[in-house]
Amino acid sequence: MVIGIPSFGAADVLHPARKRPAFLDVEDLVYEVDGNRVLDRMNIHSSAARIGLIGRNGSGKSTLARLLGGLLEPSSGRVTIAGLNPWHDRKGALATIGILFQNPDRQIIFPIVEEEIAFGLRQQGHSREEAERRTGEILAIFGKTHWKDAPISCLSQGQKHLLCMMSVLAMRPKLVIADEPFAGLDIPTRRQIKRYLEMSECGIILVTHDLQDIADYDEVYWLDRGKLLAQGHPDDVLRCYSKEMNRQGESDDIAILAG
Ligand SMILES: Nc1ncnc2c1ncn2[C@@H]1O[C@H](COP(=O)(O)OP(=O)(O)OP(=O)(O)O)[C@@H](O)[C@H]1O
Repeated sequence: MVIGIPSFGAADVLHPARKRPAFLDVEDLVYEVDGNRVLDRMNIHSSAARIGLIGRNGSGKSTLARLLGGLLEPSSGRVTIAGLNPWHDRKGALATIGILFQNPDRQIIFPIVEEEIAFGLRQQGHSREEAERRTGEILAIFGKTHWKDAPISCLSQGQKHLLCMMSVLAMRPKLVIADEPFAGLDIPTRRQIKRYLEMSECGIILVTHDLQDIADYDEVYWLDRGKLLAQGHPDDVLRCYSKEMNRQGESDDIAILAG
């Protein structure tokens, strides 16, 4: 196992347009389940707009994503996003952070497209009329006005992914946390949905196993067994990661997968 890969100083190579004040602040973050430490004293301070999270199965990516989204309470330590604590300030988190999961069926609650998109907006406190207006607006932006009254059960998996993304973007988040949102999609669909997501002005934290997805991101964080192993510019981190994953792939040890 590679230990102690250095930080690659991404702050120096960030595209100027993507620089902004410190946005993501994670301090000594620990998450434990039944006495097992899933995340171990993680520290992240970043102003990057596009961040990739990589690591082997079970390394803690989804757990970190859920902690950042305020869906889990840290065992200890602190998460601050755009100045707010997403676990304690649920209203602020709802206004600031959008979350996309791997499986749209876990995200979708309502049977009809319009209801599904309007739900998040109503949760944010918008009036019924404003929710309707914004729902129409986001459908128009994505050229899907004809989906308004469509039963969601008639949408394909890729179309459901798009619906989830529209629902999240309609809420105008400052940050979207996406946990493998393109898994299982064919190549053109995943490219289109990724492009749509990146067209928005918001920051993105993307958990992925596909390194191409984040090759042009500002920063990449590599998690290994609940710890941050490396961070920096994708060119550097992804090169080291690929090399190490290929090396580990040569071995027959599936101990990590076995948990
Ligand atoms: N609620 C829980 N109860 C028990 N163990 C958990 C729980 N949540 C996470 N874990 C454990 O924490 C570790 C990290 O899980 P996590 O889902 O964050 O990994 P991951 O990097 O997202 O994996 P993958 O790439 O396979 O999705 C795993 O060993 C998992 O079994």
